[in-house]
Amino acid sequence: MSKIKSVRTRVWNWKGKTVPPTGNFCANASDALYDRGDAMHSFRFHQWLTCEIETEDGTIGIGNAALAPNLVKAAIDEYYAPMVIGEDPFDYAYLWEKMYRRTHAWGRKGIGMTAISAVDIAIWDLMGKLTGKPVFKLLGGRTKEKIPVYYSKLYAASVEEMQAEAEEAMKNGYQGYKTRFGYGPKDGMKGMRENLKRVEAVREVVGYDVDLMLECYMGWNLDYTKRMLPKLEKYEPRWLEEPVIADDIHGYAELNKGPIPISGGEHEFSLMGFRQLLDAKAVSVIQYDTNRVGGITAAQKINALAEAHQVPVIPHAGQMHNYHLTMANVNCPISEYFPVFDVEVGNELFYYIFEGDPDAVDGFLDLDDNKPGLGIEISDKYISEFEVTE
Ligand SMILES: O=C(O)C(=O)C[C@@H](O)CO
Ligand SMILES: [Mg+2]
Repeated sequence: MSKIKSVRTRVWNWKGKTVPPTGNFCANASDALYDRGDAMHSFRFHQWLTCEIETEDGTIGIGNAALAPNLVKAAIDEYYAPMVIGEDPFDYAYLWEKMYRRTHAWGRKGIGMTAISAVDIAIWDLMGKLTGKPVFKLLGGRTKEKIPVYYSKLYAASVEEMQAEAEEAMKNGYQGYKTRFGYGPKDGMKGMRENLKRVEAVREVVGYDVDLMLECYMGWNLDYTKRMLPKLEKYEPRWLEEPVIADDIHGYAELNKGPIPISGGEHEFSLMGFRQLLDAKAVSVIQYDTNRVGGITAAQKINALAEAHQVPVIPHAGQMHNYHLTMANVNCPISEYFPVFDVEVGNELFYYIFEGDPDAVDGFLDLDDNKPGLGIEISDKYISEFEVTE
């Protein structure tokens, strides 16, 4: 048995070229403020955290997180790393509880849980590498020949630009497409028309034989969403995502009574958080992100809970930790997929840090049965474009 010897955290600050922000690009929670300022601010991720955990035999497991990387790094360095050093990585459930319970006063949501997630993901990668098996084989194995994926971009732009992007994406035959609303409550009736025009325009291109997902990124409120839902029905959305802020569970529950499924959970943390969402029937689709929710250990428990409630789990973000869980769980029907692009909001930044992420081909992706662990390594291909803090 090889014990954990060290934990190395690095923050990757992207210094390379970025796509400049545009107005009304994507609604978000800050839209409720009188000073709109930089509309992209609250969902721009131009930094990433990597967490490498090494065992005595020199094997290295890799975890990562995207939320507030400098703070998450400090939390791991100061609190969580000492809790796992000297331990057996195969005691992962004990290690998870140790991290969760010893920091419970401040760590159970947000920065703390994101840090636990990065450590836990690294431990699972390590367990895969130590056993010579891909992580999905440790989680239950292959439940699908391949993973169907939906194209996730289509930020609000001119109708012509959005239709051109959808047409281009269609060439890869995705199983669904997610678009973002650019307008919200403070844009009034005119903004509603602009929103509806774009949904209609995207449907015009992708047709009605594939799923269309609609993302609000918490930029609406209850009243506005109640007015929008009947107007959206004719476009047959697969779901309406995060219409209101993550804490408004009652709002989600009220909206989720209607014919359009409401999705959420991208900003929820831990098994208990998801129990609350499920008890309240607040969401029809669960979208945890493994690198926020408590890692693979927590995600597997949420998967079981969601399955018992017959609520599908479709994790936020197309990253390996999410793909492995999706492959191993029958209640995870499809994955989100971020197309490879120049760095924009930052969703695509992980492509510049890691190598090994699978490409979507004809609307599906696959995981390699013979690649141990998560199947990604840290790459130095773009290292000159980053300032890395250690
Ligand atoms: O992909 C999502 O679901 C997100 O919420 C990502 C974020 O960039 C907003 O589009
Ligand atoms: Mg989302």
